[in-house]
Amino acid sequence: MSSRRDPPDAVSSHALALVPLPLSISHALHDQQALPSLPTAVTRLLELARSPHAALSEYAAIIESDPALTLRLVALANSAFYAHSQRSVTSGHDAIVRLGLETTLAAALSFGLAKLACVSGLERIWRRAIVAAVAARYLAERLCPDDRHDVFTAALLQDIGMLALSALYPETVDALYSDDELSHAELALRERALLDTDHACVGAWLASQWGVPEALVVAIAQSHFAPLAPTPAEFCLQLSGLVADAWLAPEPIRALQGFLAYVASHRHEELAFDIPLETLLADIKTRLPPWAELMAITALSEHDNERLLSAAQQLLFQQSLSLQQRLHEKERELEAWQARSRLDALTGLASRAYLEEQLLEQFTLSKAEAAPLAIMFIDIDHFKALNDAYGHQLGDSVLQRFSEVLLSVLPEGAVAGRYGGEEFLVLFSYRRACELAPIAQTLIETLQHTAVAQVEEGELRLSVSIGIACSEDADFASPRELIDAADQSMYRIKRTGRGSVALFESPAS
Ligand SMILES: Nc1nc2c(ncn2[C@@H]2O[C@H](COP(=O)(O)OP(=O)(O)OP(=O)(O)O)[C@@H](O)[C@H]2O)c(=O)[nH]1
Repeated sequence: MSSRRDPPDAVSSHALALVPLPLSISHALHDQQALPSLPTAVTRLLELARSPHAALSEYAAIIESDPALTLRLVALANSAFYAHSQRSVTSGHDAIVRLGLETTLAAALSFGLAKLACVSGLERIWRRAIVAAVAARYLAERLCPDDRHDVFTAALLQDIGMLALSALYPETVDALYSDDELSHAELALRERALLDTDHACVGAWLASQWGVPEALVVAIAQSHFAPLAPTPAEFCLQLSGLVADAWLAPEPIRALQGFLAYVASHRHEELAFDIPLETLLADIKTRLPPWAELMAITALSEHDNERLLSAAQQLLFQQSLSLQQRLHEKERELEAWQARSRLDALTGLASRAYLEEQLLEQFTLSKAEAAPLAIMFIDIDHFKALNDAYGHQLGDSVLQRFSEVLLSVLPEGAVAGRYGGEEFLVLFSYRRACELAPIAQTLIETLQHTAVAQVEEGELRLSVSIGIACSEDADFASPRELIDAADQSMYRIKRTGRGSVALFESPAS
């Protein structure tokens, strides 16, 4: 949004091109004498604002020509929010100096519109506009400080179309407008169904007739669509509407959920928003009274504020509970998944992935501590033949039985796992190859005496070929090289008849 100001004709034509209204409605708007019109002083201020060289004294003169407006602006300038314990101001001129020109204009415009809303019996619309404007400015101060005045005014004006539609079609829209349950997005949808346009488009039309700057006309037109990639100013405007919906709804939770969902769905750098909801609502609450007073609307009661804050607390509590619950579920899922992925599904030994992870850890440790790390590579002999003769299912149960036997002969601390189909790997930290040889021998002998399955021909026994390698055997650069060394030793046994053990022999030795 920019504060660029075009001459009135250009404003109307450009803005209206953006906001096509059904012909019947634009004719009615043109013809209708009873349409809302601004107090003279406010119209003159808007005209003056389009002149680049207007002096402060000219603004002051217009404001002071309207005693009610002067009183309101002086009251706003002396309110706790703007006074900051400075001396009281007593004139329209001093009020402009303290409030700044943009705020003065926004306040004057709001005041004019507030009078219109009260006359047409739509005070509720106006209360929403005030909350939205204060919220929009609060958000813009944090996300796009340069746009804060325009965002404030756009939020304030976003619902002026409701005044016009209510003047034109009271039977059609007044029932809608008094429905506290409807959010403004829902309201805009209902209006579209009934009138083929919505109050945002009509509001933009009206604003352009009043000579409101073009950027604001466009912002009003877009105030109830949620652009896919909003600018920070559009983002603030959208959020301000949701805050206002929450403030006025009998059940604020739904609107607050909408607010949080909108924030979450636009969480990226430019729109990074880390003000806790409770803080935001409490801050907005302290800013509201001077504006409510300026607009001469019934102050938003303590009761409303309390209800809103307690809804926010309840919502955040529910959210953090369900978040925690989801986190716990995820943690449990993760733990279960990790446990599953560490185990080989068939044998219950370590999986290959876990073996590799452990080997890397132990290999690194053995290097750091210059301590030995020995591994044993075991391959069941003629397993293909066993599968072919007795079937895969029996092969599976043999692998399970073999794993039990393997575990029964291993010392404590050894990590045993299935490396591939009928290949197994065992890791022994702080042990040398010579210490593993007797363990391997025990395994071979135990298998010679253990039936791993019962088949037609009698008991089935297994023979295995085992290769052993130790980190001290050579200057192994990686765990992979250590495994290859053990694998090579095992293959020496395969080539020379199977059913035995071989220690790695370094080519250098
Ligand atoms: N039942 C079963 N068989 C498997 C599994 N994984 C791999 N195999 C089989 O194991 C066999 C391995 O065969 P080879 O690599 O030729 O080895 P081998 O028959 O033991 O011969 P050598 O190693 O030379 O003694 C193949 O037939 C694979 O299908 C498994 O999980 N279950």
